[in-house]
Amino acid sequence: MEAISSSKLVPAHITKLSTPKQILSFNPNNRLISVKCSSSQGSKRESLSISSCDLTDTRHVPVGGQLISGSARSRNPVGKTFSSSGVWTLDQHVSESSSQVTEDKVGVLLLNLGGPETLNDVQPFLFNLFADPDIIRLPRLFRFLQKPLAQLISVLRAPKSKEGYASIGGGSPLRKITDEQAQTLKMALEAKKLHANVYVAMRYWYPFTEEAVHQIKNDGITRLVVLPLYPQYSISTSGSSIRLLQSIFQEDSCLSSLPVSIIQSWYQREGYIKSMANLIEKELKSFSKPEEVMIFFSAHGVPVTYVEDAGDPYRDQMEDCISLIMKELKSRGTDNDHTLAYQSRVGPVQWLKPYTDEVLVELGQKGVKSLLAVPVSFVSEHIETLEEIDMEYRELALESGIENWGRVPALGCTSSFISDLADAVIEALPLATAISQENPTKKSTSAESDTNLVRYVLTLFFGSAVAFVLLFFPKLASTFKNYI
Ligand SMILES: C=CC1=C(C)c2cc3[nH]c(cc4nc(cc5[nH]c(cc1n2)c(C)c5CCC(=O)O)C(CCC(=O)O)=C4C)c(C)c3C=C
Ligand SMILES: [Fe+2]
Repeated sequence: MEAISSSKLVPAHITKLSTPKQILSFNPNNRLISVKCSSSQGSKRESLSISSCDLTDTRHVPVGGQLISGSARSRNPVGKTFSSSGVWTLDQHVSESSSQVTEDKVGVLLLNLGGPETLNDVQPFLFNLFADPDIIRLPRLFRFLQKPLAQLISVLRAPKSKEGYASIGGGSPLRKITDEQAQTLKMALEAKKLHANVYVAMRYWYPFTEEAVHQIKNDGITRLVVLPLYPQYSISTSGSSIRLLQSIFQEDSCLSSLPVSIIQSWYQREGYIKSMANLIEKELKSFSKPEEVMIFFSAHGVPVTYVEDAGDPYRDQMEDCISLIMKELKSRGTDNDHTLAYQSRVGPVQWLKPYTDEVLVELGQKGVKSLLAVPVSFVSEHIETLEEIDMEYRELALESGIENWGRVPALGCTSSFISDLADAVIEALPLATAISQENPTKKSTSAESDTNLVRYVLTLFFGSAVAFVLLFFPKLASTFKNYI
């Protein structure tokens, strides 16, 4: 698991206290007021700010133990809980540590993409998606075009997207499935003796992130674990949601001191890998000659520039993830051929290769007869599994000479998987630190507000003008044709 303190939002490192002894203290109302830690190694001392929203002051207390960087490949690096009274004891990595927590009100925030619930929601949903600077990454100079472009592209793409959503029942199943995952995770945590409220925050549709955060505040949550429902980290998915969350928290003096632990990615967790291997093994058995089936991992793509220019770890994590799943399968005696390709590209730029549609055709031409598609970047059924893989790619594969087609279902509420997510939450809990820690909220001055207002008016004016031009000059608009 890659868990980092909330103030460090870079994707590629794990930051954790290596061998701390933590003693959490409480005020007479049983609210957490301080954390004392000492290291058995007696090494470097750090200062950690922990406070509760119920308290008026924020205390800085010494924290023992080294801050270390872990490898993204290390599996289950932190600890486990096993006591009903909320006493955590960490595993062999931190075997000398113990922490006591009483009456801490724990929240778990699940981050997800969100999807239109009806066909009327499709265009505004697409607007929200394309208005995200982590989805359409414009150079800083052209940022003022973000919203007009989002308006244009969403209007142009909506008819095609609507067709897709209509073919899977008229809307996205994402909200329903994510709510079920939240409920199942809550029960799994209860079973492991951790009482927690579980919230859902969608990035582009209801329930929006702002709503979930509002609820967290109303409920008086005093310790929060943030868990994106994407196994691998990408700037465009977990990154975007985490950045939004960070900006909401920094704007709010109470939230900015709430101890938060963010699990950035978790594709390498043993529970997830084993759950994926179970699903693949089960589905292979439905073929008449399982050993001849090509295991075809199809991951959601991202533009190449994300990886090559912006440092998105997504491709590396995806490749690592596939090799861990294949290693697990091999250890069980399943040694099929496998391949990885990227699906769902949108827009005129180059995306990660190879492309799923092209590879399917090539495999058919090479004489592959049996293929098992494995969606691997997302843990619920959604439009890209139900429509793109089950309909479009299946048809393409059969046309290309593949005779036997199968598809592994998304993990959904599979119990071994949800149980592993619960372990991830429990392990991340002691790492919670305030979001404000290294990044205090910057209040804008009135001069800045004036500048912002001028910038806003200019943006609105030029943005609308550009959108108008693009809308009424179809040749120019054809630059954006590939978004349709
Ligand atoms: C245009 C850029 C996009 C990037 C980059 C991108 C990355 C990305 N997305 C997912 C997961 C999902 N995306 C979904 C829908 C969706 N995504 C884009 C665009 C980008 N995604 C669009 C335009 C849409 C809308 C559907 C369509 O018109 O094609 C969904 C589906 C939600 C649902 O309603 O079922 C998911 C899930 C990942 C994992 C990812 C990068 C790793
Ligand atoms: Fe997407």
